[in-house]
Amino acid sequence: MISLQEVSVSFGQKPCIQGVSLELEETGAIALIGPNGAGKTTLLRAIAGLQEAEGRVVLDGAAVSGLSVKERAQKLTYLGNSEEVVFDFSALECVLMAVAAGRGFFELESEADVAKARQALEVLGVAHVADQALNTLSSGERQRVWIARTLLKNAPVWLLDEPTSNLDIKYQRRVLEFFKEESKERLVVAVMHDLNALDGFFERVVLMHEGRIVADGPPSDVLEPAILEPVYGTRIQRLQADGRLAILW
Ligand SMILES: Nc1ncnc2c1ncn2[C@@H]1O[C@H](COP(=O)(O)OP(=O)(O)OP(=O)(O)O)[C@@H](O)[C@H]1O
Repeated sequence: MISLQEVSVSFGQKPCIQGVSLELEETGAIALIGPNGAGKTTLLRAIAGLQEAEGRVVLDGAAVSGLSVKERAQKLTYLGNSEEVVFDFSALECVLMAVAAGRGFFELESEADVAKARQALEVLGVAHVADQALNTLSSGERQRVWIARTLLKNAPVWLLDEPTSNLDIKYQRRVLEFFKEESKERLVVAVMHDLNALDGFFERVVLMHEGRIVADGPPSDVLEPAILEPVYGTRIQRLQADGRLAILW
């Protein structure tokens, strides 16, 4: 579904992504991990066609760089980690924009669209703030509204940059379980920092370090102190609890 062939990105003289090759299937939940500055966001943006890169990023047989904005939007959804709110639309209006994205410019949304948008907010536990302006929500509420919006775009590929970073543990679990369920029918690639939120939710973990992929496999293979310690530069202990791997640092 997605094929990265020798992808490199530099900013000025500084190499950021260095010859990354990666094959991603049509479905599945993939976590992209690594320390600050490893190149995770840049790689995700390159996959989304938002970052110019050397090498090839191929999506569904076509080079991402050659797709129009509309074609890209049909194939993938990108959720950035610092979505800025510079307007005062309500949460519902914001989600509705995703539903209405396929319509003509002057077409109004239908009652079915509104029902769909409200349902998405309900699923993410933010129905109670539907009419509240986005820039007045807490960061966790706002993040759940963005996820609701992602959900409604219904694209076959979801690229999510730290989607659970502002969520409390109840919603981290709910959102990760939701992604896992969705990943049966689409490809979900998420940049993650919490190493305890991987096993049980993601079937594959890709570890980046200094612009390269240094480990790639199931959580039980990658979440190894011998692999993680040199990359993160800190001591790590691996525990098994309640059928899941936990990483203590
Ligand atoms: N537009 C840019 N101009 C210059 N340097 C950049 C730019 N974007 C990213 N970088 C640099 O590239 C490197 C990788 O950044 P990136 O945001 O991809 O890392 P990351 O793995 O997502 O980090 P984090 O975990 O901190 O979010 C960093 O050293 C960063 O400073």
